[in-house]
Amino acid sequence: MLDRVKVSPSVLAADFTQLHAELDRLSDADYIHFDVMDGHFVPNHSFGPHILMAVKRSTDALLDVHLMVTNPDEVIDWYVDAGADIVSVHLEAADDLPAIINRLHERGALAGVVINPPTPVQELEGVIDLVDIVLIMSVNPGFGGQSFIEGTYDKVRELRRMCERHGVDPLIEVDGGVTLSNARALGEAGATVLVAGSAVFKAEDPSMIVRELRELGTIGMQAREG
Ligand SMILES: O=C(CO)[C@@H](O)[C@H](O)COP(=O)(O)O
Ligand SMILES: [Fe+2]
Repeated sequence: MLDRVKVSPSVLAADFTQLHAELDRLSDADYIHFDVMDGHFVPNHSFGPHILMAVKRSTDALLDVHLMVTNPDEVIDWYVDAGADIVSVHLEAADDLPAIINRLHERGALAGVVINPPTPVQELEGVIDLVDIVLIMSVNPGFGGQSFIEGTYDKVRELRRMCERHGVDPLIEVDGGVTLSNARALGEAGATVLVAGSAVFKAEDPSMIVRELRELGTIGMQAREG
């Protein structure tokens, strides 16, 4: 059981002309979220393992890699080699998710599964016992700065119930449109990791936003636990 919610700022929203300085301003982040987009699984490109290595040199936070690619089995090793601590792959993209999870565990990384907004939580039934983290997308993947989809709260609550039925307690991460206005409700629904790109990097004081997201999420988490 966690004593507080974790915050994972998405580096996609950072100013890449000063990546080191941007990450330096985030001394308080638990993880750094790294969005990999291949132009096939999502209609956008972002960055790959070389940039992840540069991020690793600029932070002590754990690296939380979100792979939005059609061929996760072929690329997971690149990201572990580059320093990923957590690698999450989309259920919609993986042909053999248990094999990918095994491979990540063999390599010493935490393994996550991601579902898009239209994908029902029930589709996680077959892998919920295997994963360390479940990431629920709260926007359609591919771009930062989108609005949060309200139906996410119900999906998080349903996922919590599934975890209870299975007697497992993976981290539950929510990604997309997360701000100070929904962090508490997400914690109360059962989220334990909040990804935030624009809300953190576009702020005057990113570290303060990280702390406030964590505090609000944790207040929600404590309310849920009673
Ligand atoms: O995976 C994605 C988008 O596909 C996210 O990680 C975004 O990068 C989050 O950015 P904001 O919605 O917080 O601006
Ligand atoms: Fe992401």
